[in-house]
Amino acid sequence: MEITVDQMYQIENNGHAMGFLKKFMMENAGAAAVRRLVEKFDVTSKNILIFVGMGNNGGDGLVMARHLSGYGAIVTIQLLGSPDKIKTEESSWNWSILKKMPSVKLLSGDNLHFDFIPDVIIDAILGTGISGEIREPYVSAINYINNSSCFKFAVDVPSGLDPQTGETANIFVKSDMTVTFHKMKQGIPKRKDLTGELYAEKIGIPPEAEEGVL
Ligand SMILES: NC(=O)C1=CN([C@@H]2O[C@H](COP(=O)(O)OP(=O)(O)OC[C@H]3O[C@@H](n4cnc5c(N)ncnc54)[C@H](O)[C@@H]3O)[C@@H](O)[C@H]2O)[C@@H](O)CC1
Ligand SMILES: [K+]
Repeated sequence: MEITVDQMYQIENNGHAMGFLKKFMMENAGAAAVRRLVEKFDVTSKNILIFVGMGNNGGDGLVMARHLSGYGAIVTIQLLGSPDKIKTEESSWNWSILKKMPSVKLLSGDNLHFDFIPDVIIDAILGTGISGEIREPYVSAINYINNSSCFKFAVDVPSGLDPQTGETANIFVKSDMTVTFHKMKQGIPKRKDLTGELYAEKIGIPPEAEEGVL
């Protein structure tokens, strides 16, 4: 069953109100995404570059960084803004954990020059919160991703694709694999050319959180 983006936010809020906090959803989302990635790709000693936006899509990417480090990957995060401008509590919380993990390299701002060639790029720039035309520094990050020939993994939805309508913004990521969360959003499967292999993974939200929504 496919759901709307509005329904997803209502279900998320209901689950949170039940005590299944958004940070737990984020943890499960990042963990589920990493499970799909490592099934596909041996990440041991591989260079993984994660572009992280300032909302909760970025937060999922931060969780992935921690898990991937545990799998022996060499992880670099490029936060697309300043750490003090991270928009949500759960994402900030994950950033603060990573600050205690020298195994993950943390970069921030809009300088997109790296001293390595990534084996995998993770797009955790924009998810269901997208609105309007893509702005900098996200545009440059999406260009960087699309100009790279490595394996590309999109968190929830390729950035720049509207998960409700399936329409694309001025610029958008073309990925090899996409993992969305809880249930498929209506617009995503319309653009399999942008998602690559597409999965919807459960993230522990109680089915009761759907009551009155679906
Ligand atoms: N809904 C849920 O149940 C869950 C959502 N999670 C993640 O949270 C994401 C949604 O998080 P958010 O609501 O914080 O939204 P996003 O992280 O998708 O993005 C919102 C931020 O991006 C900025 N933005 C929006 N449009 C932009 C544009 N065109 N150019 C530049 N910046 C733009 C906004 O200022 C906003 O702060 C989902 O996609 C998913 O990855 C997960 O953590 C698990 C649970
Ligand atoms: K994304």
